[in-house]
Amino acid sequence: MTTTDGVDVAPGTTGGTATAPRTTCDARTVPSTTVAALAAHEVTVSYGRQRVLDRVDLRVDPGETVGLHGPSGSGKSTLARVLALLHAPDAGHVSLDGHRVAGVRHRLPAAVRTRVAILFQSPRAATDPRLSLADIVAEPLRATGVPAEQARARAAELADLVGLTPDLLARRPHAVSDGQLQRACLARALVHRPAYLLCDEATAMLDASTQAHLAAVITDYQREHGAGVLLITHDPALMARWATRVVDLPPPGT
Ligand SMILES: Nc1ncnc2c1ncn2[C@@H]1O[C@H](COP(=O)(O)OP(=O)(O)OP(=O)(O)O)[C@@H](O)[C@H]1O
Repeated sequence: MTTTDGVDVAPGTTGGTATAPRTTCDARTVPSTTVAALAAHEVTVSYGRQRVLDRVDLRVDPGETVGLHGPSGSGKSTLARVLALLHAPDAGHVSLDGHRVAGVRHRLPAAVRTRVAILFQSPRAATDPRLSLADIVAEPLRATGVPAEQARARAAELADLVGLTPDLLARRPHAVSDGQLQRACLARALVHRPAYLLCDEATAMLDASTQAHLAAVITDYQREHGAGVLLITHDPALMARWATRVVDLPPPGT
């Protein structure tokens, strides 16, 4: 097992598989053997005595959109947070492009953690109310030491992509709509050009036109960069339109 900066070569993650066709299957049986992928391997998570995920395997290949489906409380958001390298599983591990990830959040090198981005349902819970939207978008760049001028230019480019005008960029969260704030969160998520984007009910509280616009930005990004997307949604139409395959999590307690 070779150790590089914060990542180990994961056993059982060599060899390649093509992007799978649309299938619905038990998440615990999905094979997880590919080099270029973001994958959960036998991931188990409990909160206190409640086991939420029990030896779950899930793989997202570059360029594909994997839908994650399951009843409320089945652990979809928990699994997304594990894959986003925000929450350490109690057992099992995450691999990133064939390397076992050892650690979460800032314990990981920036080059590892910035390969995965997550977009949550509530932009208000995910943003600092004291920052302008421009600062919210540029925040991850500043956190990784990108020079201010370069960060501003990249943030402006992304703001344009998601449809935020300079007037909106100067405002703070309390002075914009949820849709406008979620646009800023999407720009922030893309700012490091992640290889994998996890969307956890990211468009659920948006009106139809904002939802369509953000979905178009993400699919364009995905096409241009070959990014893998994990899509969590309770909207069957969105799932059917976007997901190339769907993985089911079993109901809680089964
Ligand atoms: N930080 C936490 N502390 C304690 N319990 C938690 C925590 N986060 C989630 N849970 C519990 O874990 C279970 C799974 O939650 P999770 O949000 O992952 O499910 P979900 O499938 O995304 O649900 P939904 O579709 O309703 O969003 C739930 O019973 C939830 O109450």
